[in-house]
Amino acid sequence: MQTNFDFSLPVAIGADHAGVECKEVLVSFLEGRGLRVKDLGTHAADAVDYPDFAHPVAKLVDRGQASLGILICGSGNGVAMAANKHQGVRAAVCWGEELARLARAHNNANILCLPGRFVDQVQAQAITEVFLQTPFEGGRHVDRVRKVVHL
Ligand SMILES: O=C(CO)[C@H](O)[C@H](O)[C@H](O)COP(=O)(O)O
Repeated sequence: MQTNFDFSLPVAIGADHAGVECKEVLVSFLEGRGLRVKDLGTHAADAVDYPDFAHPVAKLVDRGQASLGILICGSGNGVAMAANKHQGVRAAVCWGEELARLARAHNNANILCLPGRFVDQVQAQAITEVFLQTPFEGGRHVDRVRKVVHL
């Protein structure tokens, strides 16, 4: 089981109108770290439907065409629900650094879902940094993650 992200692939990112400002900040943050980013929108503050952005990001992660995904909506819940419909996706809502660490270390999460209306831009970057840097711990978590994936 892969424990680290393959950063030769792009990071896929998407948001609805409640997350678009945060997304723009994170795109710059990721590019500043030398990562390739595939920005799937939205690109404006006009109201849109979060599944229209969550599914394309999830598809890229599921098909192994992105190293990981980042999705932002108002609460983080809508994008996570949509993304988790995809077989190979483990999307986790994280509103703090420790939650991001646990989502990676214990759950091998491959999509970070941020609540854009409940974290500021500094927090969003800090949470993203932890998510990027934390490897899956393996060990006792391997079978648990397998049981999540295989019904
Ligand atoms: O938070 C969400 C549900 O999990 C959505 O992503 C939206 O951001 C939210 O529902 C948008 O609310 P609005 O009142 O239509 O701006």
